Amino acid sequence: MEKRPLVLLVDDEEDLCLLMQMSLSRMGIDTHSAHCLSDAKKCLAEHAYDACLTDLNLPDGNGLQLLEWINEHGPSLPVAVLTAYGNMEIAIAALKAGAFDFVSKPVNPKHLEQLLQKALNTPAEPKQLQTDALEHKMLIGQSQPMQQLRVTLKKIARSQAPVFITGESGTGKEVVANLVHRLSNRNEGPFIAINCGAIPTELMESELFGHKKGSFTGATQDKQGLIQSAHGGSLFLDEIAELPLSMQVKLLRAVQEKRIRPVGSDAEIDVDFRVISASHQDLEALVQQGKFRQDLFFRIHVMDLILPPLRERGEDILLLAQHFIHKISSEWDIPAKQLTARAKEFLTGQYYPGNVRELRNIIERAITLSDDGNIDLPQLQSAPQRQMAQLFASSAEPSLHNGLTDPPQSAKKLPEEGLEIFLEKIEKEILLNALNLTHWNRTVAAKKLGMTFRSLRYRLKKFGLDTDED
Ligand SMILES: Nc1ncnc2c1ncn2[C@@H]1O[C@H](COP(=O)(O)OP(=O)(O)OP(=O)(O)O)[C@@H](O)[C@H]1O
Repeated sequence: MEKRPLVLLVDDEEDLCLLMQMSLSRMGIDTHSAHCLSDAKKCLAEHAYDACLTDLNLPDGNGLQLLEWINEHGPSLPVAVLTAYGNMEIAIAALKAGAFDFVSKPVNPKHLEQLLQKALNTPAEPKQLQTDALEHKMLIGQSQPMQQLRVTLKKIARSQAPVFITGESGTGKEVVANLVHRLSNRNEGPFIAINCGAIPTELMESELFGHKKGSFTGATQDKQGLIQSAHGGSLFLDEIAELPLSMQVKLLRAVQEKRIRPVGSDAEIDVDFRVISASHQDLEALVQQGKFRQDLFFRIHVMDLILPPLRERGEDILLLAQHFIHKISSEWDIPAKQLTARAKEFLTGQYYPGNVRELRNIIERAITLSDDGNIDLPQLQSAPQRQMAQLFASSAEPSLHNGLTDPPQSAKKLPEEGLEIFLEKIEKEILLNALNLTHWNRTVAAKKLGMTFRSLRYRLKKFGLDTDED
């Protein structure tokens, strides 16, 4: 017969322990109860538990002290804390201190059951080889910041705490969010990724929360929202700063109560999901400016992951370039090409405002352009870069070569189309880069380019890139 799991319940309210004991027993879980901190430590020293559920207020201490003690003596034991209803601050402090999850009092038996199922599913030691293989396959990079990120990732993946990922566009926030999910005990559930900036405001509530048939014009049938689709898994809210304030209130409620109400419905639906969110914006600054709710910020910002820009992960550039060469070649079913020494030098010297995504695009274009087995400088440089290089070469000092002086570079190396057109081409490419990087958000693009919105719009009009009449 399979051994029943054993859970330690720590609460000074004996009746509550008894109640929880009864509902857990129905789930096939055995329990021991301790009513103070010292009894709890004694139990933990004498028995091997599969999980621990502790109240925060204990007669001789508190649940956070117990959590600290467990972190020192048996760090692999999942510990969940019981918190007074609505006391989010303390629940968040517990998650930050390493609690697996929390459950609000009065305890909802359904939540307790979901929480313990997750806790008991968490292997004491993650299957090292399996997780390492997954991580190395999905997340390329050996630089110091990436190694640090891997350590934090593993710790984070084992808890249920909300994770907030910051980093410039294209640094790999979605890759990391997906990895947090895949390494967690929710990995058999769905991973639902939503780009909050891409959903039109008027459709947002129905997209996130779902709707009932007939709740508005066009709602011809019931629709399940994206939050409900994440039930049992993880919900990735990319560009969360783009959520309008009205939606932030609704999201806060969903995250806090784990319940949603579809548009036009009277009934609420229980949803069990872990929130992973990301933004390239400074959310704290947005809170100061009143553009992002502080309570939601605290709720989603329990665990932090910071993705540095690619230019600060120097040694990863070539690793990533090789990774993309192999990946793309195998997708296109062609032999992998080699980077020449000049190509490697070029790649490591770039600034990469679009980070890993930009590097991938450069490699993809280079593979397309290369006619032989190599990738060299001409295939990596963009058209303006090539023209610029030619221009600089033409204005260089005559060099000594084999003891002879090279003939001076002639005017044919100057841009054939004339300086104005040449510079306009470069300007247009930079504007397009900035717009692509910011998903065509002209305000952000103007900021990135260090110019006013008005000046950007003027230039876009000049190149026929702006059809906006306002
Ligand atoms: N460390 C990495 N290893 C392998 N591929 C990566 C890595 N980082 C990013 N990528 C790849 O780079 C591209 C961009 O990554 P991703 O979409 O995760 O970035 P992001 O930070 O979420 O971007 P955005 O803010 O624009 O949504 C994807 O093709 C992704 O697979």
